[in-house]
Amino acid sequence: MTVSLGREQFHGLGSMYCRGAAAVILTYDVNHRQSLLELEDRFLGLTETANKDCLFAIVGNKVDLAMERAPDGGKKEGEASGKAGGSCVSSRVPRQVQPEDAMALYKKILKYKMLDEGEMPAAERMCFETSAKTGHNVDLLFETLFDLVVPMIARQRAEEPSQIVDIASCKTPKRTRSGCCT
Ligand SMILES: Nc1nc2c(ncn2[C@@H]2O[C@H](COP(=O)(O)OP(=O)(O)OP(=O)(O)O)[C@@H](O)[C@H]2O)c(=O)[nH]1
Repeated sequence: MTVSLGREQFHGLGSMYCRGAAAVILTYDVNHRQSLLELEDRFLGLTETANKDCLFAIVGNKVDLAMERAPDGGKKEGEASGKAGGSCVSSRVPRQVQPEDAMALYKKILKYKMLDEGEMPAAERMCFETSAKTGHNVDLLFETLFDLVVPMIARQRAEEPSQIVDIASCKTPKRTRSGCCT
């Protein structure tokens, strides 16, 4: 199961939804620094019930609204981060979260979860910038997660003791002489 944590009114349900999750998508808004901080402060604790080797994807959404800062400190008007779609010219705001901030949080999460960084996918692979509005990187996000999660689940199933009972191999218990019908 893959879980995405979002709005405040669903906080109470978060840990329930995370139970047994193979992957958790933590989503913030690239234009609101506070939304990234909240992932750590408020949402991370809800993932306690996820699988112990659960994957984490950090997703910065609303990249279509982000206005990049030019190297001289000025603003590059009309240029969305991550090439989020040239036709989208809605009013842009200076982005407040950089990809490096998300990658730092990813590494922090691995530490917090006591997961071995060497055994988990790299931060560069698990941090995305998306636009739900233009669809930018949305397919990439889910395809990446499926590519990682499906073999993981298959491996876990193969390692688990089989839940199937072979009825044919079950022997009928011998009747004893002490039985009343013998
Ligand atoms: N421009 C833009 N708007 C978006 C994007 N994703 C969601 N929105 C808009 O943001 C608003 C909130 O979206 P929701 O889907 O309710 O998401 P949420 O997790 O509750 O997000 P917030 O209320 O923004 O914290 C809606 O008006 C959406 O249309 C995006 O990628 N780009």
